[in-house]
Order: sequence, then structure tokens, then C-alpha cells
Amino acid sequence: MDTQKQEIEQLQQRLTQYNYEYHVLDSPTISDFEYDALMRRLIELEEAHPEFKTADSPTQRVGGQLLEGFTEVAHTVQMQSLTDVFSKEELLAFDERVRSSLGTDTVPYAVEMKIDGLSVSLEYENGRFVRGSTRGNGYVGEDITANLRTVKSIPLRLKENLPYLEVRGEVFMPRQSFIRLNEQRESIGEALFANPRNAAAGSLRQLDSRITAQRNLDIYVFNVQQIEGKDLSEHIESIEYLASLGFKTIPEKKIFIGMENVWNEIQRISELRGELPFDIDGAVIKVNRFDQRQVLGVTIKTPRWATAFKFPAERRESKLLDIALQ
Ligand SMILES: NC(=O)c1cnc(OC2CCCC2)nc1N
Repeated sequence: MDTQKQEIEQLQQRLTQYNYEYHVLDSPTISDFEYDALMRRLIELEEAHPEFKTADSPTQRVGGQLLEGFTEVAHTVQMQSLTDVFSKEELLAFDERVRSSLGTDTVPYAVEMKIDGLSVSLEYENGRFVRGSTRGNGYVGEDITANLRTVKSIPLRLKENLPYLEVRGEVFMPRQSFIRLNEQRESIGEALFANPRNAAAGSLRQLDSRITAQRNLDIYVFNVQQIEGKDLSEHIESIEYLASLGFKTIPEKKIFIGMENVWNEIQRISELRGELPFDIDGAVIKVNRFDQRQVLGVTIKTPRWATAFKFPAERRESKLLDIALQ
């Protein structure tokens, strides 16, 4: 029996690592064929020894149960929204307010893509994924844990057993998956999704997680909401730490001082748009240092230490999309 337990635990660890390499690092080290064979072996062993089938085993991503509805989740830390700016003048005004509140001209900003998806909260206890929820109104969201477990770039087990961690990320559907999904729906006469964001929202709100599992959703994590067992003092450090835990974090971890440099980065991100495999609708500019964020504080709904520079809506040349928009 002991050897069976060892074989199961070793397979769980190996398949967790292979899943991480494929879905988070996008650099697999074994073939799909080998991965599938190992997964079939683990499923077989766990069926024979259910006492070793742990909730965070790689075989446990798709639940069997059909939900009646979604229970509510009260967010301990509000999931704030961002103020939007649409011009360089408005961006400069944001910076002016930040610098005068801080009484300094040295404000390091993090600038990152604004993923056009759904904001979600992920909670981990002792390093294990225990709950996932939608943003809702920022205070109360819906429990979509079973559906988020099917997103392969969401770790079920962290590389450190932190007592508690809550992170925030944006779930999205890659554009190719969106086009394929609409082609499938068109072929069976179902209504099409208007855009990848709506398709991701519809996929996360399924009562049957087996349907969610087929939608090829992905996620970028970009904020620590709450953490026990680790001190963090700035945004970039927190993102690098989340990456070390096994999360797929928002790309581009650079700091900029001075709004000309920030503006150039926003332009660079805007030029990236056409070649990204997913939709972005802007860039997010955040004060990097948490002590400076503390001084700036938050308003009812939005932080004073961040803003979103919005890009104009993209015109996508695609027949399916035109049908969807009719
Ligand atoms: N859609 C995004 O990519 C995105 C959204 N929000 C944030 O930051 C919020 C979180 C905490 C206050 C600012 N960053 C992002 N990259």
C-alpha cells in the first residue's frame, strides 16, 4: 500500500509541475502524449485508492456536480474599480494630483496592460485554492470556485504553504478560442458572443463546470488583496512573488519615473494590441510603492494611486463578429 501512496503522490507532484510548465510558463517539457498517459495512470490509481485522491490533485479540476445557483461571497477587501482617463492631458492631471499629495516629484509608476476580461478573486488557505469569486459590486460577488478550478493556469496548490492569500486577476478568453467557440455556436444555430469578454463571462457563469472546462479560459493575476506570512512593500515585488508561488502574472514588470516615460510605455502597449492573442482595452498606471499608496488612499470605489488609460474600441474585421453585433 505504501508504494501505491508514493506512486500517487509522485504522479500528483509531477503532473502539477507539467501543468504549470504548459499553462503558466507556456514551455512544456514533456509531450501531450506522455502527459495524457501519466494523467490516465493517476486517474486509475486514484480510483483504486480514493483515500489518496486529494482535492488539489491535478485530476480534480473538473467537478462532477451541477450547481443549482451561485452562493454569495463577501469580499473582506473591496475589489475596487479604476478611474479612466482618455487623453494625455487627463493622465498628466492624475500625475499632478499624485505628486502634490505626496509632496515629491519622484513617483515610480508601474505600467501594465489592461486585460479586457473579468476580474476575479482567488483565495488560498495553507497554500491550497479554497474559493474563487466574481467581483460583483466590489463588496459582494458570486462563488464560482468550481468553474475557476477548471482554468488550468490557476494553481490548485501554491509552491509555498502561506497561511492565507487572496489575489485578484483577470480571466479572459484568447481570441482564437472565441472565434472557434462562435463558429461552433453558429453551426448549431446558437446565439453568438459579441466579444471575448462576454464569452469569458458566459463561460464563468456556467452552473456545469464541465462546460467551463471546454472554454479554454486563461488568467493574468495582478494584485495581492490580502496576505498572511509575507511582507511586501511594492507592486513589482508582489507580482514577482506571486509568480514564484506559481501564478500566471500580468506581463511587463517595469518601473517608470516621469510621465514622458509612462506615456511612451502606454504607446508601446497600444502598438502591441494587434499582435496579442487576447484583448486589452488600455493600460493601467499604478504607484509602485505601497507606502506612497498608503498616503494617497482610496475613494469610495477607486484608488487614488492608480488610473486606467483607455484605448479606443478596436474594429475587428470578422464576419462572425459582424453577425454577433447585428
Ligand atoms: N484588467 C486589468 O488588467 C487590470 C485591472 N485592475 C488592475 O489594478 C486594479 C486592482 C487594484 C486596484 C487597481 N490592474 C490590471 N492590470
